[in-house]
Amino acid sequence: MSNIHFEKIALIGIGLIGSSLARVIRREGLAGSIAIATRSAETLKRAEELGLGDSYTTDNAEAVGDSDLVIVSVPVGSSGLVALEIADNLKSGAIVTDVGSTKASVIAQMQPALPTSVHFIPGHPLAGTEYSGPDAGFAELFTNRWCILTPLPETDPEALAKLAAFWEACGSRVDRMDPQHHDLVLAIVSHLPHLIAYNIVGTASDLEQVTKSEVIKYSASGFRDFTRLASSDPTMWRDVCLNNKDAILEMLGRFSEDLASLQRSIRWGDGDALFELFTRTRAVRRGIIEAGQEVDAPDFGRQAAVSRTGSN
Ligand SMILES: NC(=O)C1=CN([C@@H]2O[C@H](COP(=O)(O)OP(=O)(O)OC[C@H]3O[C@@H](n4cnc5c(N)ncnc54)[C@H](O)[C@@H]3O)[C@@H](O)[C@H]2O)C=CC1
Ligand SMILES: O=C(O)C(=O)Cc1ccc(O)cc1
Repeated sequence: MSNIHFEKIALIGIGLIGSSLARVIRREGLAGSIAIATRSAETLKRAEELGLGDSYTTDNAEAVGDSDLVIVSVPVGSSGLVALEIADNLKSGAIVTDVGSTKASVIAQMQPALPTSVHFIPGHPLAGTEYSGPDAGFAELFTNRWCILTPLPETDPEALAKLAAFWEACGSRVDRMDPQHHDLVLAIVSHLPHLIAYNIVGTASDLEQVTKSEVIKYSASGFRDFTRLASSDPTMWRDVCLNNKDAILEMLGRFSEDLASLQRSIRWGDGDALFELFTRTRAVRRGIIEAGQEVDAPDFGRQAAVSRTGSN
């Protein structure tokens, strides 16, 4: 029985997220054909070698011609440029979506550029790793992971239902959220943890003698978990910071106040305050486990995955 959700799907950007989509679309038979577009010829060549699609181009506008679903999977700072490039070639009635980690700024960049004849429905799969590029993707990435859709007031309910069904067919659980609320929630659960990781690893790397010896030798401890997050793609995270500035600054402000309070508890030997905090935070993780959410990133045998950095 056919499981086709869209006759032609265009994937703009074929890194971790775009290539994972290509793989799951192919595995589940969700499209009649997959058109792939990406900026660099080198990445495009790799996508072709991996057999991720049915057609390949470095011209974003060419890929979206005749497509029923267009998924933009590029760093959030580039989404406005992509929208401008594809606008004139979009099929009337097509659904255009994205996967960006921030939503209000993506909407502000893309919506004015897109024609009203298409359904623009922003989205964000809460699924990823510290790796990037077309080799890093895998079909199981979205399995049991949330995908948040942030429809606009004028979004057609039928198009929204179609996109939600597509993400469910990719293995995701779908939720809807207001874009501003999305940005605030993600600032605390995703953006701040990455910034804390970048900061602590940066602090350690400033202690030069330590970096060269003990940090690497003893990194089996808590530090190692931070280095995973802190090895995430620099372009992507630069763009997240610049495009969710207000919410991130709000959460960083709260974090700094709480850190100062923790510092004070240590300075004054306030064991009760430390014990109370550590008990409360332990309950948060237990709550996550009880709610049936995965607490550790699934590995899917990707230990050997190659991290592609630089221009892809
Ligand atoms: N990496 C992660 O864990 C997650 C990332 N996201 C979001 O997904 C989006 C893509 O991230 P990744 O796939 O991880 O990045 P990536 O670096 O692996 O891939 C990005 C792709 O976009 C292409 N690209 C860049 N500018 C372009 C342009 N102007 N036109 C066409 N292609 C262009 C690059 O060549 C590359 O193929 C980002 O917006 C990110 O915020 C969302 C969920 C998780
Ligand atoms: O690798 C991890 O732990 C992540 O948190 C991946 C991730 C990065 C960015 C997103 O917008 C969503 C998920």
